Amino acid sequence: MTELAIAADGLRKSYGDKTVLDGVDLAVPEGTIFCLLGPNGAGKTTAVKILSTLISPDPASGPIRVGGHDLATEAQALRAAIGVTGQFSAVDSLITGEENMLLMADLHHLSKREGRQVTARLLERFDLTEAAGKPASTYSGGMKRRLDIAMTLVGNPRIIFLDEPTTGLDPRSRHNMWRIVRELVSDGVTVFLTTQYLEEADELADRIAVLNDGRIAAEGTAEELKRLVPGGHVRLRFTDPASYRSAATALSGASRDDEALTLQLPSDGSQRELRSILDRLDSAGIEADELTVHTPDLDDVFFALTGGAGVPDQPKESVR
Ligand SMILES: Nc1ncnc2c1ncn2[C@@H]1O[C@H](COP(=O)(O)OP(=O)(O)OP(=O)(O)O)[C@@H](O)[C@H]1O
Repeated sequence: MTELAIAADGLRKSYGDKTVLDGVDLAVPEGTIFCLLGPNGAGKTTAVKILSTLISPDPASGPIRVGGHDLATEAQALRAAIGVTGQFSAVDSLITGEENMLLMADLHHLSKREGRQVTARLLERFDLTEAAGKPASTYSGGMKRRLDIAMTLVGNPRIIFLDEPTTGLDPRSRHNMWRIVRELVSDGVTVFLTTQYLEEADELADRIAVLNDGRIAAEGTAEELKRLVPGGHVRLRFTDPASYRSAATALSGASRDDEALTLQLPSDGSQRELRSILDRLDSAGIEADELTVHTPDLDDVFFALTGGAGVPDQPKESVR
């Protein structure tokens, strides 16, 4: 069975009478990308800070384990297993990229030789060799983020927390960062990512949890989350007008586009619903020329789950 890299049971955090995290359960398998998605102020950074031991959870929280270490009793070992980058960058702008890396190597007690080797390797990997001798203050946003991750990797962490790693980056730098994250995971690292970008979660995450009002409003793969909200449909296209008309009769409730010879049926895209549609066509002896399944995108999910309304009902007109 896969071990959990991160396991939290009833994670709680309040500031005075303001509850920021109100019983959050997390289970992140090793070697996967987990994404915590939520609007501004939802508590994402707070969760990262707690899991990386920067702040303490409330005493009422249940047990928290990261990298197999108990947060309450093995904080030192836990810290040795993780790397954190994000909104609170570790980059010192006044010194060069290379000096930043060597400083990190010192902090990890690497020998001078080892430190130089690791630094050269990581600067190369993150495309920073040319800029290595320049002060980090001259780096672009994307370069600073890359340096930040390179510095985190000096300690060879098995679990990396990336708090909004692409906020403010242009599309090219953002894609670059996605490639880096994928590479980390292919090396067996576990990535805990927070983001406000739904596209980023969709691109990268094995599992996504939507945080709203201090609680996980929904959790699953991007596809599972998309099925939670209405807006999904199946579209059937015909080339033969007679088949189109027979299908429209067989599939009552479908909306018609007589010009394009297409029918559209509300559907959650599940196998069961698709089978039901195909069965109805089969019994009428009709074959569609094209069948496409449209699921809502993560934007729909985000608005539905973080708007205060909770998970909406499934569409009433679903095919049975
Ligand atoms: N030290 C603190 N004292 C009081 N309130 C705090 C403190 N730190 C965070 N908060 C509050 O906790 C809530 C969650 O903050 P947090 O930074 O975790 O949100 P976030 O989801 O990361 O938001 P963003 O996307 O804007 O970074 C906010 O309302 C914030 O004002």
